[in-house]
Amino acid sequence: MEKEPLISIKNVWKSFKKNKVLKGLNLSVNKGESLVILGRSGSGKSVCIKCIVGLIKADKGQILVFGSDVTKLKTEVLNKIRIRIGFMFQNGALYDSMSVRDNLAFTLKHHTKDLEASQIEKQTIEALEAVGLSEAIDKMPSELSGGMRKRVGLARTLIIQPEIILYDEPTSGLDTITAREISELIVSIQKKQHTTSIIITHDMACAKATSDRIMILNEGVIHAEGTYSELENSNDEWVQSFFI
Ligand SMILES: Nc1ncnc2c1ncn2[C@@H]1O[C@H](COP(=O)(O)OP(=O)(O)OP(=O)(O)O)[C@@H](O)[C@H]1O
Repeated sequence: MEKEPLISIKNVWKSFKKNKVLKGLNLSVNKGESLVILGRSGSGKSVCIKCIVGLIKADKGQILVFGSDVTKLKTEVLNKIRIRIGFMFQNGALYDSMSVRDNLAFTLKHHTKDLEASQIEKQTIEALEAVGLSEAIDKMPSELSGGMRKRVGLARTLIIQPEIILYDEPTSGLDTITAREISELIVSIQKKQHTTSIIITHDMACAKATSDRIMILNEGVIHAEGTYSELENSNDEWVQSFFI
């Protein structure tokens, strides 16, 4: 793994009115690395990754992505960075009125202009194959189980061949076995495509399977950092409470 930060958050602050969420957050993710962020509900994990893609604007601080400070970029330049980043939302964020095929094709057409229909079809099939869901191509989102929705959401993230993938609770709401399958899929994508990832999760099995490194967010800053086994063996009782 190369030790080159692809994402670097420096002294970032974010409040919503009186609610101070990020209070001088620092974190970095190296190229090819998979970072898991843990933290209690409401601790600001989603806000943190939304700041990385500029969906939420930080009040203060620097957020370097591919070497550019996204807090300072104009929309056109920010969009050039965004198209290199995949964002897997909690619910898959599928368009309910479109079939799986159309959901994927729409994302691809929006991302890469002037693609031929045959190329779109090929990439759609490949993305669904990558998540083991080729048979669902003509289904509507309402016909999919929670696990299938997550897989289609992942296929839609992968179809743009992102260099960075941000996963917001990829296994939430799934049974243990399906959750494990999604975690295994994340690891296999990581290995095959050498993506750089941030994974937000409350699922410790997912954290264990997918992380090179874990950071635990508390009170707007990183409270602890290490590998899964380092943190599992931490003397800090609060850190240990995540591993029980
Ligand atoms: N757009 C917004 N407007 C106002 N407040 C917001 C907004 N987004 C997030 N917040 C607030 O910021 C805080 C952190 O929210 P965030 O979604 O980042 O938590 P989280 O750590 O991801 O929680 P969970 O694990 O429950 O998903 C919460 O108090 C939330 O209400």
